[in-house]
Amino acid sequence: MESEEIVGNRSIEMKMKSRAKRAYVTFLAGNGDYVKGVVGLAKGLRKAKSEYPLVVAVLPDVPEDHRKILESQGCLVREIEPVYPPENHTEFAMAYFVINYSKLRIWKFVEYSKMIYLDGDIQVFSNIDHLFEYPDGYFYAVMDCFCEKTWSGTPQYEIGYCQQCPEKVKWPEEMGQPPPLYFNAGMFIFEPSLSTYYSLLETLKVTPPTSFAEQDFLNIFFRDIYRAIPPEYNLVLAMLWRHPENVDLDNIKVVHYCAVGSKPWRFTGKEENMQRDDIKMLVNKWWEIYGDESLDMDNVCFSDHKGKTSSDSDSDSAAIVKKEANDNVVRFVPGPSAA
Ligand SMILES: O=c1ccn([C@@H]2O[C@H](COP(=O)(O)OP(=O)(O)O[C@H]3O[C@H](CO)[C@H](O)[C@H](O)[C@H]3O)[C@@H](O)[C@H]2O)c(=O)[nH]1
Ligand SMILES: O[C@H]1[C@H](O)[C@@H](O)[C@H](O)[C@@H](O)[C@H]1O
Ligand SMILES: [Mn+2]
Repeated sequence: MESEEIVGNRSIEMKMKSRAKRAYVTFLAGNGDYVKGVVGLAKGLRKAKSEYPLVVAVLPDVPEDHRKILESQGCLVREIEPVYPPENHTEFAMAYFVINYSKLRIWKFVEYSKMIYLDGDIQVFSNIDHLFEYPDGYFYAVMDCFCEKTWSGTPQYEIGYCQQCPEKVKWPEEMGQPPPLYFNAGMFIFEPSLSTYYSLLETLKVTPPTSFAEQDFLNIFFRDIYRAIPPEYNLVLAMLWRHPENVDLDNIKVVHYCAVGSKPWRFTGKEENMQRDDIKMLVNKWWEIYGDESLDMDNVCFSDHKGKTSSDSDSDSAAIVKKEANDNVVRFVPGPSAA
């Protein structure tokens, strides 16, 4: 018979092992400005004292200096090959959505047993590590909203039906069953697995692309094991004006700057709804994190995990980010509107 102490130690050991196999993951493509979003996200996770590293799945077209910046912020950069959908003449809701099929590669990161995917235009304002404790075997994500113009052309948009308030405009009986719950694919909790990965790629080969690209695809693929989690884990900004009754702004943990004109690093305040006080407050909060030098990897003392310490050249790249952040944060300090 093993002593209680041995059994106890083993269970601690197992817990530690499964912790080591967890990570956040985001996706980066191109040489544009989304790298700023990812830097902001890395710093936000650090501010929230997340225990797990941030892996950045990068396409080959992400330039070396951007990769260096990410490494200097403690990110684990992993190159992935692009994934293309089968040929088709679909118009995506946004032309660039086609690159998001490459996100499917993250199912191949099997050195991790569980991961939380976050878009680069997401910011984490409080610790969400507890989401890793959700039971295995499901796909967790937040329900989307169908009310913005990006949804025009869909039956939901045309009749004014939204799953966020299914009683307001009811799904007409003559249209059959209402559509199954649909998640926003900017944030989700999943388990990397080679069999799932190959099945995703095989299924994609016979799935014609549709307007929301891999988001539509993932919704269909994981339909049976999808479980909705509360909106505070992925606040799709349009919820603020479309379904304010479903939002508790004081309790928001994760903000997704996906509404048109809301990317903080490009914010001008000119687009529709961008002059709202809540939007300006959330954009400012993003800049506070991005511009906070104390959150830079090389200014934070780590006791237990992740990333490498910066080399000289890393620090050069980091200095560029810092300088830019300082310039911008001045523009967005609370006070009169920046726009
Ligand atoms: O030039 C780009 C464009 C996008 N991205 C990455 O791709 C992600 C998705 O792009 P957006 O965040 O701009 O897209 P939305 O949030 O508007 O789109 C939503 O629908 C998309 C459909 O393809 C995806 O599912 C996405 O995750 C989901 O949040 C970005 O966060 C970023 O991580 C880049 O790296 N570079
Ligand atoms: O509902 C959201 C929203 O309309 C975003 O603007 C769009 O980019 C997302 O793909 C969608 O899920
Ligand atoms: Mn996004």
